[in-house]
Formats: sequence, C-alpha cells, structure tokens
Amino acid sequence: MRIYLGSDHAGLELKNHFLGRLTELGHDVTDVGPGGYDPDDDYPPFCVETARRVVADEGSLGLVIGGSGNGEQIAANKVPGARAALTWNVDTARLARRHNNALLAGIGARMHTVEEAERIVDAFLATEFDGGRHQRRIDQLTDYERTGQPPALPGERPV
Ligand SMILES: O=C[C@H](O)[C@H](O)[C@H](O)COP(=O)(O)O
Repeated sequence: MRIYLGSDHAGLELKNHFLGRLTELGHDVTDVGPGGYDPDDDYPPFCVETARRVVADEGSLGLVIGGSGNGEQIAANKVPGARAALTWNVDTARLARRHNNALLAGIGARMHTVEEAERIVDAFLATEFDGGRHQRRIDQLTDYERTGQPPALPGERPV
C-alpha cells in the first residue's frame, strides 16, 4: 500500500518510527516531513501537504501525527477531497475506514505508547470501507464541498 506520512515537531519521533516500521512491512512509504527536529515545525504545512499527496494518489492512505492529532486532522481536512479522522483507539481507527472512508488518520503521539499507536495504525490500514448508507453521507459532504450548498435538513428534502 502507498502511505504518506506527515507530522509536526511533536509527532516527529512517532512519524519516523512508522516510516521504518511500515517500510519493513512492505509498504511504499513517502515521508512528507519534517526531516529533523525543529520546535518551529508547525503542523499545517506538513499535514496539508500530506493530505494533498494522498488526494492526488488514489488508493493511498496517510498518517498525520502530532501531539494530540487534533490540529493535524484539522489541517488535513482543509484539503479538498481529503477525509481525515482522529483515530484514538483501535475501534475509532476501524470505524474511520468502515464508516467514513477516511483517507488519513490523525494520531496523537503524546496520547499513546508506541505499541498502542501501532495497533491503531495497523487497524486503520487493514480495514476497508463498508460503502452502502455511509457512501450517501460522504456524498452529502462532497457535494457541499463542491457546490457550497449545505446538505438539506429533513424538512427540505425532496419527497
Ligand atoms: O493539535 C496540535 C498538536 O497536538 C501539536 O502537536 C501541539 O499543539 C504542539 O504543542 P507544542 O507546541 O506545545 O509542542
């Protein structure tokens, strides 16, 4: 699988851990950065670029890693076509793929042991999208992004 990795200074060490681990597991991994520790490496440039790469490469997935994963997920979701979910345990990682077809996982390096983070990432990468009713909901958001027209509330839906 093609996987793009991005972080900020707080997620750098865990991001580098996954660069090695996922490469060893046979994945085609691209490190979007940062390349070394600098406390001024903020999450927006790296996480936006990671999401841009994922959206441009159909079938790929991404990990955006910071202290909490919150800002990283928010930054990735600014990219049109990106769907990033904060994955904070194995269940939310699986559901991010099954229900949301998330293309990127936001991970908080300060929230987990390395072993926990590995379990979360393994679950995210191994799970497929369920489709069905979940695709309808994703389409509502995609249409909103594309047209600027908010999804219809129940009373506004055509019958
Ligand atoms: O949501 C943002 C991330 O958790 C950042 O990694 C975090 O805010 C960085 O914090 P600090 O600048 O205190 O290391």
